[in-house]
Amino acid sequence: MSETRQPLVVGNWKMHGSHAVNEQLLEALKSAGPLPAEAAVCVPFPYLAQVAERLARSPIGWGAQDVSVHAQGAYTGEVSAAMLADFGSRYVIVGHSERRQYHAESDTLVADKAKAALAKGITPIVCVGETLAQREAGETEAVVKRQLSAVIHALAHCVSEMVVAYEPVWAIGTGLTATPEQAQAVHALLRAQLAAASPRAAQMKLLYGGSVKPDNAKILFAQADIDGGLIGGASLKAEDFLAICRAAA
Ligand SMILES: O=C[C@H](O)COP(=O)(O)O
Repeated sequence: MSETRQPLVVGNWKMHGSHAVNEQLLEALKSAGPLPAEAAVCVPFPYLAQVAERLARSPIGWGAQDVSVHAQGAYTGEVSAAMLADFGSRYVIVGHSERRQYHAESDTLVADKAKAALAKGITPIVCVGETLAQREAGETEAVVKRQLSAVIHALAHCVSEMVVAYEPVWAIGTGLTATPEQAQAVHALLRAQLAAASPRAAQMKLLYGGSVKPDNAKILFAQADIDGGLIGGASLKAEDFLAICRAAA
């Protein structure tokens, strides 16, 4: 982590939670007091109102896990960036591998979603990452570069306003974490690619995601180009999420 970039830790609740369960989690996060790192939670759409209300006077930000490319209209089931902005969302995750895999989201669609979010003042957290087969075939660099390139092209002069999350697909929810060296190597590649597109690349936040836990967060976040994490499972336990936030400071 660079001394010039402020760390960011984002919890991706995925499709978990209920009013009652969220209430306990949010209360525990709030009662922890000031956090040494910027933190946010990205929650299922139905709970945006709940987090907007419960986190209103807290430094913890919130956001969603997906956004439509469309502004409005006959798009059943879709949620626009303007709607997310209505709830005070600061972030939205786009291009998570689970959406790329289960909803066939293309690089172009992901890029358009990032653009739609930025147009409404919401920071897109753009996920990139290779599958195990791609890593074993030596394709990691080509895959993440291709995924990021589409977003760079779509965002043009706004490139520096996104957050990028490197999430090796084989590390998500598996307990297999990329080694700090593996993660740093990809982050360095991504930052170099961003530097070719934006003079502000050195200020951009690049997060690592994939089985980040309290016991491995510090060493991952200590890498030169890793500025925090996108946390799945561990973000559902207040104690673990808070420990990961503290490891980012
Ligand atoms: O968005 C978060 C990632 O998919 C990581 O999930 P995980 O921490 O459960 O491996």
